[in-house]
Amino acid sequence: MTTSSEKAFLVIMGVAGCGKSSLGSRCAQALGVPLLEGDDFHSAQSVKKMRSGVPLTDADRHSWLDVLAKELQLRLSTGCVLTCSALRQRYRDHLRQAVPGLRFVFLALTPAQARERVAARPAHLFPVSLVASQFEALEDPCSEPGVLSLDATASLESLEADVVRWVRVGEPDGPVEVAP
Ligand SMILES: Nc1ncnc2c1ncn2[C@@H]1O[C@H](COP(=O)(O)OP(=O)(O)OP(=O)(O)O)[C@@H](O)[C@H]1O
Ligand SMILES: O=C(O)[C@H](O)[C@@H](O)[C@H](O)[C@H](O)CO
Repeated sequence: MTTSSEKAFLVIMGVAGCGKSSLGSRCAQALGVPLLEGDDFHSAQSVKKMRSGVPLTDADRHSWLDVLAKELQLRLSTGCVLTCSALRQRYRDHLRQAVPGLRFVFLALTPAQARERVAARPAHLFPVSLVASQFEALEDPCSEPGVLSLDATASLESLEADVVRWVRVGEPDGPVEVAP
């Protein structure tokens, strides 16, 4: 349970287009903690790769996660909501090392739904051709502790309410599934 003296520390995770930024900004505001946009911390080289349709490698993501881990540690006294794809378990563990007990909200959607959303924002750095590679990298976090799995196609209002309730009211042991 998160008490008023204990600040919320959350990562909103999932593949490109799942709604991390949209939900992250709402949750940060609702929980009264700063928002960290993970995409703002990719190296110029990684951004160039994604723009040209080349998926990031573990090595690309390792240096990015190092930066994000440091940014999380700078916010230990305030808490924060971080948006970060965090596709593999080892990436999530990297962030957990920075903030023990860090929680993850997983926005789940199908490849077709992700493609549709990414295709609808052509000016964005992430091309639709890379969506399949996101699902190839994705390791389902649901068996890990401190994970809330939500249907990314639910309304932002209901997703925000689910997250705030989870943070404020607490969680049973293990992952929590909330129906849309
Ligand atoms: N719950 C939702 N219902 C309907 N549309 C949504 C929802 N969440 C996000 N969207 C829309 O889906 C698109 C992708 O959302 P958003 O940019 O928040 O995703 P993201 O995971 O941060 O993407 P990326 O990591 O690629 O930047 C946007 O057009 C957004 O308006
Ligand atoms: O791990 C990754 O491959 C990246 O973080 C991507 O998920 C993008 O940054 C993001 O989705 C951009 O739209």
